[in-house]
Amino acid sequence: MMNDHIRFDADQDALLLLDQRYLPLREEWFACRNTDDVIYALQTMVVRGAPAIGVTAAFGCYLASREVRGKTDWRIALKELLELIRTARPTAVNLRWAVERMEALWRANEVVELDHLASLWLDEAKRMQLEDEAINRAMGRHGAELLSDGDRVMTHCNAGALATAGFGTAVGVIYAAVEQGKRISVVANETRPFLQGARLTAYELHRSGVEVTVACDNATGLLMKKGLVDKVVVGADRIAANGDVANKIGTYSVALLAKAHGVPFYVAAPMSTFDLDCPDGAHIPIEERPAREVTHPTGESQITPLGVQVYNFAFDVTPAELVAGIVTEKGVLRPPYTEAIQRMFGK
Ligand SMILES: CSC[C@H]1O[C@H](OP(=O)(O)O)[C@H](O)[C@@H]1O
Repeated sequence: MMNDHIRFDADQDALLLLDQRYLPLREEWFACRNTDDVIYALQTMVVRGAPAIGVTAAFGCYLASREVRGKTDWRIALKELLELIRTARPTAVNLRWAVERMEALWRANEVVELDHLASLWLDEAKRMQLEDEAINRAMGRHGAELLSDGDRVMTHCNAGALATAGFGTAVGVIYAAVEQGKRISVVANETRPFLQGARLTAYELHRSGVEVTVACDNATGLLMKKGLVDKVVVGADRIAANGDVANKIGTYSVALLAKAHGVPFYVAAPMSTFDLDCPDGAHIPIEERPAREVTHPTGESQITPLGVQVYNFAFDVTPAELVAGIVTEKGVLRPPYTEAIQRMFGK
């Protein structure tokens, strides 16, 4: 499975991103050479997926440190650039977590010169990238125990290798189950309007030899009623202290239908996706994205009459009571989640 879609190129001193806007039709690379490039890549979803945008933000902090070279007030300028990176997208907490991790390293080495700080940050970003794949593999092993041989597993959006530094979270659970010899087939919801499922999940599963069937988002109820879905595993962008889960728009509907049909609904997410400062899902900021993503799904022709309003909420919140278990690198959390999350963080 993929783990080379985020590459730091030392010769170019640039971060190279496999441009997920054009997959699966063509593989193009987008080069980030400064903070503007990183923010553009995050906001236009050249790179997307909570852990992937966290790793990208970490390399973005390094690029920001290169950008302020020669400035007498480089510390002020650098803090301003980091704030722009931190706020590039509002929902996935991994973005904030990654920037705060780099800021903590800076505070611990506040006497160093800018070039030394840049070197520390580059090493930390590379470390974060390697850590993320290892965390996902650990999460996959825990989550694979929840899947049985022959399961048909639905997933929503893309929580695979492309949404992380490698291996994936929800799709990583599927990869791990397949590695254990379990025959798993996947129902990948297309996930309008950006089509992460139809374009990205199907792309990476098909390349990995895992059986995958793409389904329209509005088919979930019928598929479950027909008994074509045994389990659901999705990713997350932010998990509140009480276990409420923000994830791609449509996840809440899948969870409600899973409840109605007795299908276990699981979430897979690393500890970096939990926000203990956020008491519940009502406090999670929900990103609203450009209407053009809805009106021009292929980027070409308009499918909606000019002047018609569009809703394009990019995420929704699934209440904790609809979640059968939260798979993390430390194991599977079970309700009551407030206490389980506190224990996992040693609080
Ligand atoms: C492994 S996190 C993946 C998570 O991120 C996606 O959102 P986006 O594609 O907008 O970055 C989606 O919510 C996935 O579940």
